[in-house]
Amino acid sequence: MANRKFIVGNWKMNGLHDQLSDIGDIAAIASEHKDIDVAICPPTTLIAPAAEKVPDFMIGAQDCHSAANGAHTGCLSADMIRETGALLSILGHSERRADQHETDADVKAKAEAVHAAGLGAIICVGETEAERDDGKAVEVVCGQLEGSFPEEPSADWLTIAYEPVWAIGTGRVPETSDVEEMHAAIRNKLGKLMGDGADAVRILYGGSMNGGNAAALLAVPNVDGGLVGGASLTAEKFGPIIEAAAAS
Ligand SMILES: O=C(CO)COP(=O)(O)O
Repeated sequence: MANRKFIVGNWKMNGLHDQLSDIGDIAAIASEHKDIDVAICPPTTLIAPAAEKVPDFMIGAQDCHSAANGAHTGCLSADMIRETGALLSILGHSERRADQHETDADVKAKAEAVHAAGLGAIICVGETEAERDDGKAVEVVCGQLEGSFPEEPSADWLTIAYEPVWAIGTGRVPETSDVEEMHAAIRNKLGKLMGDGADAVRILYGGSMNGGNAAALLAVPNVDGGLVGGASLTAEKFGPIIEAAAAS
């Protein structure tokens, strides 16, 4: 049985208070499609006001520290994130793996902290262009998945996002056959890592998804949704992706 589609907007470091109206507009479109799940992960500063503005809509964070508290200047714990009104957190995005030197072990610890706080987690994995050119894409991604994988996985709280690094923000999208191969490899790896229940874990595709290519990407076997950056910032751009997911 196909999983419910899940469309998540990652606003990255974009959005001031003025853009709350966009979240309101996006939530209104999402509310017309009860058969799919939609979330926006705005910058931390907008989580509480967004959760207050659209209480029935899913708001998430983009990162979370693995510790419950302590001397970690500038960081937020999972409990703090939950208290702001977020219901989930993106973890291990390639921009953080690169810029903040996050390791698979860091991502695993963060996933466990998020789960302990009662939040959902979206663990991101993806190969660089050089790794794909070397024919190592599947090996790299499955290795990241294994290293980042929490001890008590369950589809109730865990989602995986496959985001080829070279497709993020570039307008370049892999061939659907490559997306199919990778998502099948991730599904297979999930089966080895968690046995029963692996089929229910949603695997999102991310990287230059937009209103024009969403339907084709979402039709690929084992693509259970999308993690969308640039095209999630306005209802005008994100709406067609939500509609494509609802129609798929
Ligand atoms: O990194 C992404 C989502 O997490 C994808 O970003 P773009 O959709 O802007 O390529």
